[in-house]
Amino acid sequence: MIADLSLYLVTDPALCGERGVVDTVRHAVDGGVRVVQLRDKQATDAEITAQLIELSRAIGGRSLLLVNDRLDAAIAAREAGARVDGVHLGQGDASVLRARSELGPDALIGLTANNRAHLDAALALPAGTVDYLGVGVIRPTKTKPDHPPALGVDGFRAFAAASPLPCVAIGGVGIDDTEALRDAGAAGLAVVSALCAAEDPAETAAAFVQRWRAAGVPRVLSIAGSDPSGGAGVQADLKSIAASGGYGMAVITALTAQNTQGVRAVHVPPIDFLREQLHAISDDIVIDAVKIGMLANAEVIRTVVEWLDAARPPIVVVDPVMVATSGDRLLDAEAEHALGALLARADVITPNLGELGVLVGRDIDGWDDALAAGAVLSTAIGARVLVKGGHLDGAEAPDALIGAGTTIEFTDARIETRNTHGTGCSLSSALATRLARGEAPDDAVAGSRAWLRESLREGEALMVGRGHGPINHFAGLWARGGLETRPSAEGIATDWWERISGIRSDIDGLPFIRALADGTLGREAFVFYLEQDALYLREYARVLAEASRLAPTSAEQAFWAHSAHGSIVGELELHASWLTPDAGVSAETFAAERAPATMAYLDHLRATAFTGDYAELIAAILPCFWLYDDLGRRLHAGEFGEYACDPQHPYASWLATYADPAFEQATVQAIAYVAEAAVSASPERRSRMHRAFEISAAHELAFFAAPL
Ligand SMILES: Cc1ncc(COP(=O)(O)OP(=O)(O)O)c(N)n1
Ligand SMILES: Cc1ncsc1CCOP(=O)(O)O
Ligand SMILES: [Mg+2]
Repeated sequence: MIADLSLYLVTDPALCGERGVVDTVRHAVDGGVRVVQLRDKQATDAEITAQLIELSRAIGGRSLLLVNDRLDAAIAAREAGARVDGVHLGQGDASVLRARSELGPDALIGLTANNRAHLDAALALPAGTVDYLGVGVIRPTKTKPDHPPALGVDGFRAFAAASPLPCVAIGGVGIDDTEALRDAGAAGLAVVSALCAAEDPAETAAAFVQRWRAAGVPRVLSIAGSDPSGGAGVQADLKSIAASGGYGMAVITALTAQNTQGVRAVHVPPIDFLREQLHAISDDIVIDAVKIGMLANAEVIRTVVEWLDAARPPIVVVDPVMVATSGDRLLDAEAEHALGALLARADVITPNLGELGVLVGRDIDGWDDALAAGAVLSTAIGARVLVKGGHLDGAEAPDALIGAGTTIEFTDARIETRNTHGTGCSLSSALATRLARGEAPDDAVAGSRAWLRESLREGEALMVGRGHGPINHFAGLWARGGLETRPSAEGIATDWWERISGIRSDIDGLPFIRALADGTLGREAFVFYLEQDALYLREYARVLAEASRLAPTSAEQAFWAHSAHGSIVGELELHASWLTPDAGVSAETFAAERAPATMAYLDHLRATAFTGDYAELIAAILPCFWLYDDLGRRLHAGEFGEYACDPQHPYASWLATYADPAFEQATVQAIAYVAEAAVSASPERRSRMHRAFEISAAHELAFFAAPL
């Protein structure tokens, strides 16, 4: 096992004061110290042996335990049953060769090195004799009065750059040195007074750990099954880890033959091979977090638990893959039982509602019941539980982080998509990575959820498979990194408007528009237009109502319903204000035939509504908003001659209705809904949307051309 040297406590009895060394160590390990070195120049070997035995009990395997210099005391403590992982030796201390010989190949042996000569001597030793170097002092320190000349951070950087062995920085190191020393190549920070003299060693250690994590790229190991379709399993984990700022690694517990439509076969390699994979990683790479997914059977689970106890990764997130999206149980009874030991070693578990039910032994009945069950489970396993409400019905998709005496709920509008394959794997891997980057649990959950949502929104555009497709793990990064694979909403709106510029200039040039603008439009032609507009608006209102029915969110549902109401009111207004006997219009207006242009336009809208495709329908609806708003505002602004703005204009009050600010706002909103739907649509669907939009624009031209 390679040692995690990130936060390394060297004890000093004087600095530990009344609290004493053992309690100081206990609290510091609680806070995240990964290596403890007992250092006491005055104590006898027997006293050191006794302290090692006591420290071994206090640490309980949660950290490595070394002793400074006293090799014989270490051997004696081991013989007494204490877990002593190794020694740290100075240039003038016991021989590292003897230490390696006495303590064996798995012991952790460190050597002090302050200069080039020390480094050369260390590198001249047989390979594997020394595991790391203690390099300092970074700055002068009273803790070791006979310290060598200070190296400073730059001196440390030069030393580390020349050393193939991991170097921990020591001597005057405080928490504000964390980022600089990690950047300088430190494998860890060795501190004495910063922790021994701390008022709260646990809190101080946790602060060191948070700063250390935030200053580096976390090395995150996924232990899960393989999904060749790339949407779930280790494939999804690696993408999620990378997308969340980590370096992903993967040990494969099982091979599945699956795609977006289901699992065809599962192959579990020999258990020794799983063990080999696990140790190949932990013998060479410091692991900052582990995410555990599919563990096919009890033997696999036990093997992973055994490795966890040996490797002791600082963060363990378990996605208890037990219940498939279909509801099928994925583990047999023996495996479900063995899972208990794994959960006891987790920091966070992320069950869906089906898995939560299995873990608490009952069906979950709604969200409140899920919160209650999550609290029971969190207490039982001593870990946080991220209860995922994605399988609930309804417009909201809640999650809750339960543990450490708190329940933090998160909720957003559900994203309607079939592409949900691998969301559980992806969320838990993103969470593990964010925790390993030093984010607080609630921030890590919030950030992971936000990332998952932008990935969900973009999944359909990947067009992967005919079943439940994957999310796009890199959607946000591609968009922000200029790898624009999809236009922005603004880009689509601009593009579509530009692509009907010919239609728009044709409308501007129509005799009807020209005559309307300069007031020469005959009454008969105007009344004909109004009659057709009234006939159109009545049917247009039905199409808008259909858009409201199909709308995916309540906000869009309300918008299109309000627009349908406005269309009916507009049509009634036309009757009340214009289509009256005074206006020379008979009451039999609706006996009037729909002009071919009106009929064709309405047939197009109704045919599009019949497809049931919300995005395509609102694209067909949009030109009526957009072209009227644009034309009306330009007419009203005098672009077709100042007379169009003159209150004396024969059609002044009609012209005014199409410069209405409320209609302009409605148009802006309609454009936004269509553009957003187009962004998240597949290329094929976006093409159908644009076609429906263009055909409606052409019908608008024909509609304006009909009267003259
Ligand atoms: C990690 C680490 N580095 C250096 C030391 C210094 O050890 P010490 O015995 O105090 O001084 P030397 O004898 O090594 O010069 C250490 N204890 N730990
Ligand atoms: C043991 C040791 N070796 C080099 S400096 C030192 C003491 C470091 O103490 P502090 O972290 O309080 O500066
Ligand atoms: Mg020494």
